Amino acid sequence: YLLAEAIYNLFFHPLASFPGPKITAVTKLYGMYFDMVQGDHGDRWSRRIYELHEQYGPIIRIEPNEVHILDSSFYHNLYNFDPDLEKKDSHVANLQHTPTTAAHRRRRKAFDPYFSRSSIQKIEPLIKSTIDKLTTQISHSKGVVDLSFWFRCMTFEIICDFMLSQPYNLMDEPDKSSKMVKAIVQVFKVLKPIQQIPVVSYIMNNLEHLPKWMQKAPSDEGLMYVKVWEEGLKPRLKKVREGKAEAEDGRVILMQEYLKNETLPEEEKSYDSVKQSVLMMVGAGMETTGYALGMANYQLLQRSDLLKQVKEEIATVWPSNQEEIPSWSTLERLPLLTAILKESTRLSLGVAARLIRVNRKRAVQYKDWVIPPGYHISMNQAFVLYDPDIFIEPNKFAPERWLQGEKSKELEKWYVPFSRGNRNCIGERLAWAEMYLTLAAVLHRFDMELYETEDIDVYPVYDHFVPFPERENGVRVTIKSTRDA
Ligand code: HEM
Repeated sequence: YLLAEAIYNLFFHPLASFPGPKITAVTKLYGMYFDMVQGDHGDRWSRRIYELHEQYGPIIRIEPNEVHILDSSFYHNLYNFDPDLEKKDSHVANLQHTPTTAAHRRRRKAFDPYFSRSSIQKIEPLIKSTIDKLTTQISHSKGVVDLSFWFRCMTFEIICDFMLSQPYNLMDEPDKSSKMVKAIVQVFKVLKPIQQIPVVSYIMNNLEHLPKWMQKAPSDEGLMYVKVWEEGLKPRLKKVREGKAEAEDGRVILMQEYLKNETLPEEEKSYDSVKQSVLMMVGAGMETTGYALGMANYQLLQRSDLLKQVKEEIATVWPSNQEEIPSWSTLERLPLLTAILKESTRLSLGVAARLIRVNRKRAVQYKDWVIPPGYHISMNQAFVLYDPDIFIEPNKFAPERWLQGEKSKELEKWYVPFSRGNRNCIGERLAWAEMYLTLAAVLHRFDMELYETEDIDVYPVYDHFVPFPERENGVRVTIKSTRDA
């Protein structure tokens, strides 16, 4: 049977004529090998895809049923508002993995109002008070400070509080939190490859139902991750389900509102469905924004000219006698701060993995190639964000490229860390608010110096869906002076 399938895939399959190695035409296992085995934790598939393009051209067959395109000019043909461009089937039932446009629309409609600009402005007090806590903790820490760790704690805290209320107080116990953050990072590392094996993915999603010794089997981090759910998120969600959660300042509690939504069918509110959403949002909300903030600080601490300029720019809206962080809307009017955050989010990618689309109704044309309906088509936003024909010297941190008037406006088209179209990032505005407020607060309140941090601690190398750098020591700094709030 396997031989017959291989022969079919090679010679008679509708994608048989597409360029690429024979092995990827025959089996998914080649890609899975690079995803699972190669590299530190199996994470080199995206890089290998890039190498294959160098050999075979801009469109290649990377799996029996999938072609990948390396050509930035095609990006907007694939990531847009065309309802026929959908996601592939998935056994993970959360917003991000919803296959069809109709089902996704229904789910997204339930979340969208709470991620609008005005809704995020309403939770600004929560964001600011969490950042105040962050800077207080940083100023109290002795010796070397791992900013990457603290930023992740902060983003975790905000998304949990926003979704479920009941603060986690992660920053009060850094030793305990450090284990927890490591556990979540560990889950990122195994999640992408195991999601391809339905049975393993099923077990992972149901770890909480297994006996403790089995939960512990994969690693201590595995157990810790279960604890994050069992002891942290689950009891909070229980309270939300019972309608008993209360937010201090009367703001909305995202999951409570979601559960109250009468237009959603009951199965969308089931324990499992809501659990998937909560876990997904924690992962998406914590890592991406935390990583981008690490990138911004690393780059700035290497460019003293820019650092001085941006501090001066922040001072124009933040008088030295004012304690409170200026508002998000005030900070986003600062051109240099904005350019720095844009460049940091470009370099930190958001998502490192290829994003797969499928048109189940129509064929999709790329140049002379016609991809029949139902087959997977993917691109990788990393290859757009680091495309040397668009972003000259793509590895260089150059906020200046966003400050060139008309020329910069043209670049906007290729600014895609949050993806584009109907499946773009729902959390974009939350991320922007967090990034503006945090970067301004850290720069205003501290003078810092990098401590043994280099490019390999920061630049994206591994693809665990979200990117990870070569070395995971974090962006480490020493605090030279603190401005008393
Ligand atoms: C710098 C920060 C961030 C970047 C660069 C980023 C990037 C992205 C990208 C590229 C996608 C599309 C993924 C796909 O097509 O599978 C996405 C989706 C998503 N992001 Fe973000 N993200 C960021 C922050 C956040 C935050 C703070 C949240 C908090 C809730 C969040 C929640 C989500 C969700 C729920 C989706 C799925 C949306 C859907 O499918 O409708 N993200 N993000």
